[in-house]
Amino acid sequence: MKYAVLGSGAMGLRLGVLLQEAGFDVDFVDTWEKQVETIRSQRGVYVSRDGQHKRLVPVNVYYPEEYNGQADVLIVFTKQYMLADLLERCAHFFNDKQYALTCMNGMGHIEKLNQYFPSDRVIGGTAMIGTVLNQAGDVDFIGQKGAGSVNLANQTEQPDEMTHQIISDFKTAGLNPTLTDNFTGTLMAKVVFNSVVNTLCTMFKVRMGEFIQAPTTRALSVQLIDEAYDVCERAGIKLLTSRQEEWQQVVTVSQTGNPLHFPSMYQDLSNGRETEVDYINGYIYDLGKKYNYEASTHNFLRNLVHLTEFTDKFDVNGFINQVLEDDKASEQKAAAVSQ
Ligand SMILES: NC(=O)C1=CN([C@@H]2O[C@H](COP(=O)(O)OP(=O)(O)OC[C@H]3O[C@@H](n4cnc5c(N)ncnc54)[C@H](OP(=O)(O)O)[C@@H]3O)[C@@H](O)[C@H]2O)C=CC1
Ligand SMILES: CC(C)(CO)C(=O)C(=O)O
Repeated sequence: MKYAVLGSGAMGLRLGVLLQEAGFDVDFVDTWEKQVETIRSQRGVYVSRDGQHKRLVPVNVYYPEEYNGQADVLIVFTKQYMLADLLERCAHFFNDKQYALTCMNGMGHIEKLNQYFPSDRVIGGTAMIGTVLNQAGDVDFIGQKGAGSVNLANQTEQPDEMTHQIISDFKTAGLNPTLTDNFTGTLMAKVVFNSVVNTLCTMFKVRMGEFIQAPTTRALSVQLIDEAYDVCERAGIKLLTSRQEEWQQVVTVSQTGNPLHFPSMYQDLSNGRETEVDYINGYIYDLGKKYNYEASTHNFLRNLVHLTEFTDKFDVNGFINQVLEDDKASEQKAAAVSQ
């Protein structure tokens, strides 16, 4: 089976390199010029594990416009707000046999994929795998070899032969896949997880292992999980686990799965990029509104993250200088009037 990764950032490289090293044919496509040029000039991507044992892995990387490989499966991994542009630039090599598989965080991506791929060729899922792009061409796989897992579900909820082949390939690559027959519940379970872990770790700039140790983490998490579950119940979405199990997953994944990981939302913030909070906490809030339910904690958190996006970029010195200049101008004006 031939794979092409569309969006060869942190997670695209993680899945793609693991598949390639398991013997599968993988191409990488990306729109980020610095990434493509760096990988080409250094003849591969630098891969480390938990910051150790850095090695160069040769990969084939292309801009969308120059790619024409006819992959059987397209693995789509980009930020939610970058997806529409990426798909538009790749559309010329889509064919009517290809499957699109994605484990992106948040919600909103499936509708965009459906503009190019019918539901019987869309496999959605989630990845409990932490990965950090240190810089262009340099990726850090968080966790030991074999760490992490993915949940996959067909949009039709009816697995076919191709799906079983993909699951088998993912097993060979050590991605620990589980196939479910609950599409929306699978995706939303991760949205709930990220609405707690990504958002709170990002706000307070901590790693998952630090976050889970705080005495107040349980109370904060349970409140968010409860609100999200209230929304899903009203929307008729059956989640994969109970509320209690979801909290347990927050504990296990933070404590033992990815203690050293700064969630991807934090990585966005620290690189001065927009976060995906509108597709995570914002999605939960907006879905609740459709059923006359106010998930107000999620909305509050969404707005706090936007405030952090703003303040992190804020030019404090420029602001102080402007205030001082304004004060001086008013004093001069007042002095002129009184003369
Ligand atoms: N990382 C993780 O651990 C996980 C991520 N996910 C999800 O997977 C999807 C893809 O995320 P992910 O792989 O993390 O994102 P990427 O690493 O692909 O980052 C997305 C884009 O951000 C820009 N960028 C990335 N790193 C830098 C940098 N160091 N400096 C400047 N620009 C940079 C690039 O585009 P440009 O320059 O055009 O802005 C890049 O294409 C998301 O939905 C995410 O939530 C899911 C599970 C885990
Ligand atoms: C690795 C994990 C699961 C942490 O929440 C994630 O989804 C992310 O970093 O975005």
